[in-house]
Amino acid sequence: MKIAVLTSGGDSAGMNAAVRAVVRAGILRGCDTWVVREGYEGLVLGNIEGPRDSDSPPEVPIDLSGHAMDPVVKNLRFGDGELLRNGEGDAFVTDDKGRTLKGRHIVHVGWDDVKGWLSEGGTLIGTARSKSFRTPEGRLAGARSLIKEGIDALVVCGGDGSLTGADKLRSEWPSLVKTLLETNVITQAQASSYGHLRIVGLVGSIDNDMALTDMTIGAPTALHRICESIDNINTTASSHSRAFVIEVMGRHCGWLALQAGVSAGADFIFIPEKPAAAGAWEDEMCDTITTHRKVGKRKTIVIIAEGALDTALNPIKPDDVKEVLRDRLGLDTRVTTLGHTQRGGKPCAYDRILATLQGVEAVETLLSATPDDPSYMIGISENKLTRVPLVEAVEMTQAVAKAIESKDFAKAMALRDPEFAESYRNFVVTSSLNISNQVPLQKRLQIAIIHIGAPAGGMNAATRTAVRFCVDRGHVPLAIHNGFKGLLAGNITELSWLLVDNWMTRGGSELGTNRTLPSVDLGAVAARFQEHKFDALFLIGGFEAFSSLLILENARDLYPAFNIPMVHLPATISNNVPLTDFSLGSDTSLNALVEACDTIRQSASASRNRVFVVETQGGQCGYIATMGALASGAVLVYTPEVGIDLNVLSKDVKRLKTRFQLDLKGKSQGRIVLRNESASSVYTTEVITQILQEEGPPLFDARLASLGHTLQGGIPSPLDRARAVRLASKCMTFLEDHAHSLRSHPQRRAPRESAAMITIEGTSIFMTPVQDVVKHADMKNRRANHTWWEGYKGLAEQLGGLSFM
Ligand SMILES: Nc1ncnc2c1ncn2[C@@H]1O[C@H](COP(=O)(O)OP(=O)(O)OP(=O)(O)O)[C@@H](O)[C@H]1O
Ligand SMILES: O=P(O)(O)OC[C@H]1O[C@](O)(CO)[C@@H](O)[C@@H]1O
Ligand SMILES: [Mg+2]
Repeated sequence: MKIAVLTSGGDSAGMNAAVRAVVRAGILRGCDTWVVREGYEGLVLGNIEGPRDSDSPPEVPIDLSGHAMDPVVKNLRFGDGELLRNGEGDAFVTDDKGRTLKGRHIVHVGWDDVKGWLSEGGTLIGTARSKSFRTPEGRLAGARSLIKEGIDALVVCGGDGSLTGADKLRSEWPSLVKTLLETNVITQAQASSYGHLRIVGLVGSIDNDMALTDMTIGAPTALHRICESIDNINTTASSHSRAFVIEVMGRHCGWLALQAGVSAGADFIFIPEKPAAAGAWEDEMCDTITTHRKVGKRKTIVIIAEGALDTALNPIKPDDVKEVLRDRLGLDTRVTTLGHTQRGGKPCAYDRILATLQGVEAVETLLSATPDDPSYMIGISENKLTRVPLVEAVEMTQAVAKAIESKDFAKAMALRDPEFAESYRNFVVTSSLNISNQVPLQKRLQIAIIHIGAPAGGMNAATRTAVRFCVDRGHVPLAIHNGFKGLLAGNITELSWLLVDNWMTRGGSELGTNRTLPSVDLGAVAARFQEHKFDALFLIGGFEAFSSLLILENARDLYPAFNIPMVHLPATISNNVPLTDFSLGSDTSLNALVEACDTIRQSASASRNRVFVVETQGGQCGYIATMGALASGAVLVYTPEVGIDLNVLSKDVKRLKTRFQLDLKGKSQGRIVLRNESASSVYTTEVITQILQEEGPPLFDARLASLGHTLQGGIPSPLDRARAVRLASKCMTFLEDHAHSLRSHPQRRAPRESAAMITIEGTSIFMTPVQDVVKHADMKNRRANHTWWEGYKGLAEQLGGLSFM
C-alpha cells in the first residue's frame, strides 16, 4: 500500500512527530510512504510531469548482508528528508546535480528522511489554508494527483477545517473518480484500482476544538507556551501591582483560555462557550477582582480567548476589558497578545507521545479499512486511543459553532468534551473568593493536607486547589508540614486563600515532604489526629502515600481517630502507583527528560558516531524510561520490568553496529539509549557504557549521562497543574461527602470505601478503596502488577529502528 500524509490548517507542535510515526509505522508494515507538501494545496498542485529525482532508489548502504529484506533497509532514505528539515526544498538549484522539491508536492520518503523530526516544532512538510481545495475543481485536481502518483491511502493531520475537507473528499471520491474517467484524465484500470479512497484523520490543532476527542495534537504544547508566558507576566505584574489582560488564541474555542486560566491561576477568563453576560460582565469582573484585591492580592490576570463573546454575541476584545479595569477599578493595566508564540517551539512530551501513538494507529486503521468502513478520525478519550467516524466528529464540531450562533450556550458547553464544563466549574471554585457556597456551620470540616514521599510537580497545585475548595465551602484547610515526622512534631498550620495563590507554578513541595510512614509511631499519629480535630485527611504523594493510607485504614479498629474519610492523590514522577494510569508529576518529569535528551542528542549528533547511555530515575518502575524513549526517539530502553542479560546486550551491540553502518558516511546522527536506574544491578549504566565504548569503535563511541533528580522538573507542566486541579477537586468532594455521611450515620469503624485512592483508568476516573488497590500492587517492587504502557518499550524500539536488524 502507498500511504501519503499531509498536514493542513494552522501548524501545531507534534505534527512532525505524527508524520514520522506514519512514515515509520507504514514502512514497518510493508508500505511505501509519501508526504504531501503544503497541505491540500500540494494535492491540488500535484507533481510536475516528466523526469524527476524523487523516485531514485535508496542509496545503497554499505553492508546489506542478511538485512536486504528488512523493511527499514529497503526504505532507508530517498534523499529529500534533509531538504525538508533544512527548509531547502524550494531552493533555486542551478547545477543539475542539486536536488530540489520545486514542482514536486507529493514526495517519496523513507526511514531516515524523517530522522530527528520528533523534536521539531511546526510542520516540516509545510501547511496551508488552501482556498482552491474548498472548490469542487480543486478537489478534483487533488483526486487526480493522488491517483496519478498511485497513492492508495491518505492521512490528514489538521484541525476541524482540515478534517471537514477530508470528509468532503471522502464523500465525493466516487464522483471525482467518475469525472476523471469520463474526461480521460485517468484510465479505466486506474479508476478500478483507486475506486475507494482510504482516508484517516489525525487531529492536529492548537485549538483543541474537535469534537469526540479529548485532545488535539499541539494543544498541550500551546498551553505550555501560554503558561510560560503567564508565569513570566506574573512576576512583573506582582512587582508593579498591575493588571494584565492576556489574549490567547482560539477563534471559536475557549479550551486554551480555560486551561490557561486553570493552570496559571488567573482571576477571570472570557471564553466563547460561556459568554459573559451582556451588559453585566463588567460588574461581575470588577466584583471578583475587587474581592481579590481586598484580601491583599497584588496582581490581576485576566485571560481572554481570541473568539470571546458576550451573551448577545458581541465580541469582547482585550482593550474593552482593559478600559473597564482602568476606568472602574483604577488598575494600572496592560494588554499582552501572545499571538503566534503560542503555535511555536518544540513539542512537549505529551504531544510527541500522542502524535506518535496516533500516527501508528492511523496506519493500522488504513491497513484494516474495507470499502464498507466509514473513514475514521483517531481520537483519545482520557488515556485510550479511539477510532471515531470522521463524519460524526465533523458534524458534532459544527454543532458547537451552531449552538453558539443560536445562543444555546449550555448546549455548546455540553458538546465539548465532558472535562470542559468540569474544568470551568473548577476554575470558578479555585479562582474566586466567594462565600455564597459555604456549608452551614455544623457541616464545616477541618481538612488536613499532607505531602508524602519525594517531591513531584503538581503537589502544590493540588494543595492550592484543596485550600481554595475549603475556603469556598467554609472548611478549614490545615497543612501538615514535613510529612508524618512534622505531624508528630506538631507542625500544623492553617492555610489561607492568598497564601497559596502562587502555588500553581511552584515545583517541589511547599509543605515539605519525606518518606516516613505513620507506622513510625501509630499511637502518637492518632493522638495528633485527635488533638488537632482532623475531620478528613488528604494525602498527596507516591507509593509511600499509598502505603501510609493502607496503614491508617488497617489501624482503624485500634485507633478511632483514623475513622475519618481519607483520600490519596497519587503524585510521583515514577508513576509507579498501582491502578492509576497517571500520577501527578509524571508529565513534568517526562518533559524534563525530553528536554535533557534533546540537548544530549544535539551533542551526540555534533560529535557524530556517538551513543549516549542516559540513566533515568523511576525506582523499580520503567514508566519514565519507556515513555521517555517514545518521546525522545531513543533507540533502546532498559527497564526493571524486563531486565537486562548478556544475550540482550550482545544483540543490542550488534544492532547498533549495523545501524551505524547504514548511516551516510560522515553524517551519522547521535543515538540515545535510556536505562532506568534499577534495570539491573550488574549491568549498570557505567557497565553498559563501557561495553559500548569497547565494542563500538570505529563505528561509534559511547558516553554516559545520568539525569538523577533533575527529572523532578522545575516548574510543573500545565498538564500536571490541570490534572492536579481536576483530581484534587474530586478528592475534596469525596472527603466532604464521606465526612457528612459519617456524621449523619456514626459508626465505630468507618467503611472501607471512605479510605480511597483517586485513579485514572482508561477513560474513567474512580475512587478506589485503598484495600482494593492492594490487589493490584507488587508491594515488594513498589509498583503495579500490570501497566498500560508495557507494550510501548517494544514500540519505542521499533520506531527507533533497531528492532528489525
Ligand atoms: N468545508 C470545507 N471543504 C473543503 N475544504 C475545507 C473545508 N474546510 C476547510 N477545508 C480545507 O482545510 C484547510 C484548513 O482549514 P482551517 O483553515 O479551518 O484550519 P483547521 O484545519 O481547522 O486548523 P486550525 O484551526 O488549527 O488552524 C482549509 O484551508 C481548506 O483547504
Ligand atoms: O496563523 P493564522 O492563519 O493567522 O491563524 C490564526 C488562527 O489559527 C489558530 O491558531 C488555529 O486555528 C487559531 O487559534 C487562530 O485564530
Ligand atoms: Mg480550526
